[in-house]
Amino acid sequence: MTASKTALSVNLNKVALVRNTRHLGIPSVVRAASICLQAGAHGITVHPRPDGRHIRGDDVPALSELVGHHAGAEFNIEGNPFHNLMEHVRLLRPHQCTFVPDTEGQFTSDHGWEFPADAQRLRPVVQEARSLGVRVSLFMDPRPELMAAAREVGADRVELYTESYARAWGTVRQDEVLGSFAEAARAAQAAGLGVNAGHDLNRDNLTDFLRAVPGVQEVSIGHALISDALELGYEATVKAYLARIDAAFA
Ligand SMILES: CC(=O)[C@@H](O)[C@H](O)COP(=O)(O)O
Ligand SMILES: NCC(=O)COP(=O)(O)O
Repeated sequence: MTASKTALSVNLNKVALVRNTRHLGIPSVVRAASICLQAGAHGITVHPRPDGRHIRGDDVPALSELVGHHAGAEFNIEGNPFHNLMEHVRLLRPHQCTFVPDTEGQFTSDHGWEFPADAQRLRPVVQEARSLGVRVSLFMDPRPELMAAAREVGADRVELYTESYARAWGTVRQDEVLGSFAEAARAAQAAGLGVNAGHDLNRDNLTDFLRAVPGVQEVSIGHALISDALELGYEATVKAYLARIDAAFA
């Protein structure tokens, strides 16, 4: 049976970051989402951080509505469920929510959940999101020993935090680090979890990752993809990333 291809979810945080530097409403995150979906992206991801540095509260319903007009496309909202994420989940019931253990002012996401430390407080919010029909993904470091505990709190998927891979790509450590991600993915799948991945993935490192790590269902990519789009445009950039995914399955 051929492995199903990895879905591409475009993270629009950095479009909002530029937009917020003037009171003109451009670049539009909704227009960016529309062009990316029309170009073949499988979904849109946003991370409405409490400080509103990029994606803001009223962006989320507008994007949710737009994604709803694209059959088969998914909306993924990321955030800390103990901060402001759950208000968006309750109101909009996105296809997926990704729980990320960031502090309110954190520079960027840089670690996953800890088990057993986080299990007790995560369980009820995971159950609430799932009761609303929302798939729950937990942002996790690539640590195989934590995957069964992630499943035990009720998560549907984990998102492997790929910054350590991005840092190792192109160095002598690349294969060793890829091996650790493949082991973490297999441990997650053995526990009954789906596997997503994200953070610092780009046009150069994406194919190698997907070739080495089995069964990745979705990659969410923002910073590098939007940076590329500044040069190539949204449509050509999305198609370039889809081609990198195709190459991993060729
Ligand atoms: C969870 C993660 O790795 C990213 O999705 C996150 O959204 C990055 O946040 P910034 O775009 O604010 O760096
Ligand atoms: N979950 C990862 C994501 O949505 C985007 O991360 P990045 O590509 O901006 O590093």
